[in-house]
Amino acid sequence: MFHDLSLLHTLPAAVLVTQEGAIRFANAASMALLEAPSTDSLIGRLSGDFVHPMDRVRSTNRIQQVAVPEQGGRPNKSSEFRIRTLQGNLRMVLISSVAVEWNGAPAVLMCGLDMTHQSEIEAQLRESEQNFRRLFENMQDVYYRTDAQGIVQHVGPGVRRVLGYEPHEIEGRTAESYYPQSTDRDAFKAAIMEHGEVSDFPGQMVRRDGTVIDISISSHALYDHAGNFAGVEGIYRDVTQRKNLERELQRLATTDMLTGMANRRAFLECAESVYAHSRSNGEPLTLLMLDLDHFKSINDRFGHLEGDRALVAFAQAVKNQLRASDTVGRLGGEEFGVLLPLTSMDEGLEVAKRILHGVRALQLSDEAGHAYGITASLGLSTFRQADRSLRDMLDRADQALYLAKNQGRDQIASLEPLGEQPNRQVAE
Ligand SMILES: Nc1nc2c(ncn2[C@@H]2O[C@H](COP(=O)(O)OP(=O)(O)OP(=O)(O)O)[C@@H](O)[C@H]2O)c(=O)[nH]1
Repeated sequence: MFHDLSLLHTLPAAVLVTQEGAIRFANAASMALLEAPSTDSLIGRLSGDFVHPMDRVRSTNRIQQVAVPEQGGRPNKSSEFRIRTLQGNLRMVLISSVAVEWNGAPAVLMCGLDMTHQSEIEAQLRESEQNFRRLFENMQDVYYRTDAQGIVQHVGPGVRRVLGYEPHEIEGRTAESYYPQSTDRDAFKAAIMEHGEVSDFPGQMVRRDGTVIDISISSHALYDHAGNFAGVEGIYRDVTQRKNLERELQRLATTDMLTGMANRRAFLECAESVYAHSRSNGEPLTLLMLDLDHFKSINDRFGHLEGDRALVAFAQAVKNQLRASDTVGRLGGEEFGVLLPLTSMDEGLEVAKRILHGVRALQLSDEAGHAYGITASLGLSTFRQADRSLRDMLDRADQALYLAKNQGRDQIASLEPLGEQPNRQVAE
């Protein structure tokens, strides 16, 4: 055996032959691997001396086992060992051994491949995998993937925090189950099918405990090799806090802080859409403009704070006479607007009278106990076919209010004929 040892020397794998543990032959690659300056520095030494102490027992056992008859002269399965070179460097070597005969006596031939570089790459891969895992586990967003039928194939661990479910409880179910409104899901589906992707798409989801949260989804469609829709992949995040903040900002921007009513901008915005709806449906619509009488004198007599309280009481007295479908807002100062949809002039007049009476009936007193009352003037206008816009109704109500003030206050006026006489004041 091994008549031509030069062949072994040319092998890129390290080859050692040992007898009773001592090295009898070392090829060029094994010298390079063990950083041996010459063959002599290896011959006669115990191969086990080069094995890391932690791996030594395993190494010895494996070498003994290759010689047992059951092994049948086959090499054992390769396994990794830590090897220390003559220079003291550590190497990771993949070694396989086989029982051979060397100079007529039993020997073991070991073949080793230097895996140090490989192991380093693996360690780096492991580390980057661990980093990725950590990132994935701690991600604020929930990663998800569904198939073409909307069944969740995979969902990230972030779902525990966001929805309160374990990933396995969600996987295998349709994503629809977590949408409180099917319209949300339908809108999302339509957008994905149309554009292939969506970014920051708004929606809502129900948590395990039943609470509804606002979410934002960024996803893209998946397609199979044939170009068929195969599902959706993306992330969603809990944006409830942000949405609450936005809602609060919206509320602040549209509400009059003193009375809690819609402010001028919000009132006019809402009135525009009510007007458009009434106009296109041919429905009656009545508008009231209200203004507190001699309000300046209340401020002057009782102070600004008491003036504020009177405004709040007035606003409440107005609201008390309205339906939920009516629109009311503070247009500024002590002037208010009320839009009454599906309300004819006569019906509107009845509401206006009730408001007038309600305001008169208010019994107010300042902090010192001085009692006082308030009255208001109301201007009324109704929708006319010839109107070009809401502005026309607003202008007529404004002029009517001016009329009511001029005619002595505490009354209702309109440019429309109220009762039998045109522009009649109504002060009941
Ligand atoms: N306390 C208080 N006063 C306000 C507020 N907004 C406006 N005003 C006061 O309301 C008063 C309105 O005065 P005027 O426009 O002269 O009207 P008026 O005194 O009500 O008289 P007529 O409307 O002609 O009956 C002013 O003195 C404003 O300072 C407010 O939010 N709080």
